[in-house]
Amino acid sequence: MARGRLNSGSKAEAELPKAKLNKQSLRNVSKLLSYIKPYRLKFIGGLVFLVISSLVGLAFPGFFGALIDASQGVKRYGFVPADLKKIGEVAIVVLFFQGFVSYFRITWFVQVAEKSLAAIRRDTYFRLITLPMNFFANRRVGELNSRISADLSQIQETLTTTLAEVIRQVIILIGGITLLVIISWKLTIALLVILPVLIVFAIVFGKFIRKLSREAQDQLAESNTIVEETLQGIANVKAFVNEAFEAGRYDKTLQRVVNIAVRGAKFRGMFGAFIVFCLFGTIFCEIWYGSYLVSIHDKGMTFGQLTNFIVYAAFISAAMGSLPDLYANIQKAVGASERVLEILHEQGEDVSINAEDNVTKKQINGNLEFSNVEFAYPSRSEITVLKNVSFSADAGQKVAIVGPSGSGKSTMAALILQFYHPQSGSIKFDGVDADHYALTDIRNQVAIVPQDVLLFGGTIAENIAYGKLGATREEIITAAKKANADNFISGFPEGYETLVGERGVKLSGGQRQRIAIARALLKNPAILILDEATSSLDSESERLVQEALEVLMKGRTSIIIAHRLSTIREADKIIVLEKGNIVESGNHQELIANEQGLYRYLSQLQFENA
Ligand SMILES: Nc1ncnc2c1ncn2[C@@H]1O[C@H](COP(=O)(O)OP(=O)(O)OP(=O)(O)O)[C@@H](O)[C@H]1O
Repeated sequence: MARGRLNSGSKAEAELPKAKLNKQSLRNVSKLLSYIKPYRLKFIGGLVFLVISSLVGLAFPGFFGALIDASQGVKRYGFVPADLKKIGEVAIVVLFFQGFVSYFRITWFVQVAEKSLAAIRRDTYFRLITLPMNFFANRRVGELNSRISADLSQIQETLTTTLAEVIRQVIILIGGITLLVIISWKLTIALLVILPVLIVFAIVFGKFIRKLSREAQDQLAESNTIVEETLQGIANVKAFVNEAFEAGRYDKTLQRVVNIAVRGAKFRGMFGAFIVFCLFGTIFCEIWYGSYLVSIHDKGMTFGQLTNFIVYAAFISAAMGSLPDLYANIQKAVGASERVLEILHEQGEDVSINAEDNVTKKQINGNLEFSNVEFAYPSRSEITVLKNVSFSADAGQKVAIVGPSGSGKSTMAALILQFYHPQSGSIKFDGVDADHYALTDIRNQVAIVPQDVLLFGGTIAENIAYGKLGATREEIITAAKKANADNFISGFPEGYETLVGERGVKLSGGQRQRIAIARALLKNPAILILDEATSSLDSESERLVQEALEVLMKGRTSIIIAHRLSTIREADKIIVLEKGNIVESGNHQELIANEQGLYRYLSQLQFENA
């Protein structure tokens, strides 16, 4: 029987897919074992102690037999006198030793597993966050999350518990059967003929019952979804007077739950009857035959031996019963390891895990140039998103990019940030190709104020300091003041210590943007990308954000992805994109003068809508 968990990992998902165990998969997994290397002495020590404690555990029931025999005046072993007191003394010493060995086995295994798993977790997480954006385009966050949680917990469980259990159970199985044969080969043969058949039957039957109960759980989950949906959309339910409909829908799924559960109960009952009849029947027959052997004295066995036999028989039945589960656990762990290794083997971006390595080495003044940039997202390589795009922004200039939805504006921002690389053409900073800069040099000196500002769970101060991790409190407050954020922050009872994010206060769109502006101010970048929010703020909030943006843009190159053309009249240059091509560029006056131009058309459209 698998033991309780000894470690901190959360319960691994029962549904983790199993992998086939073969040479290749085991070779793959052995790569993860390199994480155990630094702790190999402890690991080997733990293994040795495990073998010792398993052997001692196996030998211990010998005392029961010896005690019973001694009580009847029969001396069992040459080295143990037929004296209850002496046997008791030896047993206490052995128990003490067993306790000592078990303590170190458990603590060492857990220490090795926790430390090496923490290293694997850290490496996986770090690799994950340094993988190129394209990697994330093809994967769901939930799937990646489960690599870090469920997959790694499964590996952890295997290292701390399953591995030890397999070794223990195999020792018990081999040692136990050997001892049984020594005690009575006749009884052993009888046992070994019946037991495996019963266990295989019980396992197959057990699996079938588990499948049924999973089906019932799935049904229950479905009915819970109805409750959730209905409660979330309660206003809709009421407005359409659909209470009866919803109740009926819920009732139907409940009925299905009951049907499956009742069907499962029948099989469960049969299983119970089988266990009672066959398993207990077998035990009874064994004891019956054993008692017969005891009764014929000289050719048979002693009471003590019969007791020993029964205890060992229980041991090996439990060991046999636990092996399939343990095997399935190892299969799951192998599958989990392969998935984790997949991430570890991915090529990450050139960002170091040490913050000191990521400091800016080459300064950028703010001159930016796209020349003949062609780009298609690697995940959709057949669609060219940017075609032959060329433009330049001098240091300190404001350049706006406008164009219909899907024309490629955000893609240009992604290219400036080096999230992707053009298939042809080049992007230059201060006249030098982006490839000649360290990736971190570019990202350190380019800041983005995105449309949708993501705030991390933490305080407002921490969120602002995300732009400059070592910022002092004064720097944070100064940035917030410049970003027109200090007023609303000071209005909260906890001020800068107010928690935001899931468990904190919910900030309005305009407030979040001002926090993002403060963040960018702290970062003090040479090049700024503003992805203007599409959803309009109320006019007061917009004024505050706009003012803050003006402060932020001062003295740096600003690339403004504009949705509302009214905000970019003052831009030094406006680039008009259409389906990935630059169709026009110039300042507002020049562009508006072109009667056939897209800019003029878009302006008119917005003016009319307004
Ligand atoms: N990660 C991605 N993978 C594949 N295709 C993408 C990806 N992101 C955007 N695209 C596609 O690239 C094209 C340009 O998208 P982009 O987001 O740059 O347009 P946009 O001008 O910023 O649009 P909007 O104004 O709606 O934000 C679109 O056809 C879009 O479907």
